[in-house]
Amino acid sequence: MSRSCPPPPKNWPNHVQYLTVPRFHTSISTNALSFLKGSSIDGVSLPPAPRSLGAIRLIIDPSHPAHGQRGLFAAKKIPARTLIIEYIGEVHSEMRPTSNYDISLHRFPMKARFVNDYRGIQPKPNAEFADRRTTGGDLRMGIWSLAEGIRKGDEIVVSYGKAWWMARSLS
Ligand SMILES: C[S@@+](CC[C@H](N)C(=O)[O-])C[C@H]1O[C@@H](n2cnc3c(N)ncnc32)[C@H](O)[C@@H]1O
Repeated sequence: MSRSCPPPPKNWPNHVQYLTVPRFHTSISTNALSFLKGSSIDGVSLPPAPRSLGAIRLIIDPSHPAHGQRGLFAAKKIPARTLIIEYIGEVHSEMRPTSNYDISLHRFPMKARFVNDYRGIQPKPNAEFADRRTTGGDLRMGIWSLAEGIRKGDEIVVSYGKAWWMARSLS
């Protein structure tokens, strides 16, 4: 039986491949792969992220610092400490210093690709990156709401961290 891949969400850019499960690059060692993939015994019973909480929007407000790009917005009220979306992409362990989309998964350098940093947009972040093991045991990065939850229509913003911005201002 073949499982069909769901279509990309609205406003997904044509030039970016849409993945629903991580892809593992050849730079990942066998040890790292077995740690990342785990086993069903390691799994915790967390539900998968629903596709409906975040909506990708083109940012048309000229005063927004990421004007002309995309952002992720709350499609409905998001309760506190809720998994909003999984950061799915290519997991790799070689350096990719020019990528603006890499995050570190348990120190294995390695998407919710459209989540902007809060600076210049909101006074503080309303979401954060955090990893968890799925029921199948795989280690996955996700974006979770913080303690105050997120109102419908608000942009979902995290902190990339000072080091992320410093690295870019120096380059
Ligand atoms: C992970 S992407 C976020 C999604 C991006 N807006 C897009 O449409 O692909 C990171 C890039 O978004 C932009 N960005 C995110 N937060 C920003 C902010 N607070 N101020 C200015 N640009 C921001 C920067 O261009 C950064 O390199």
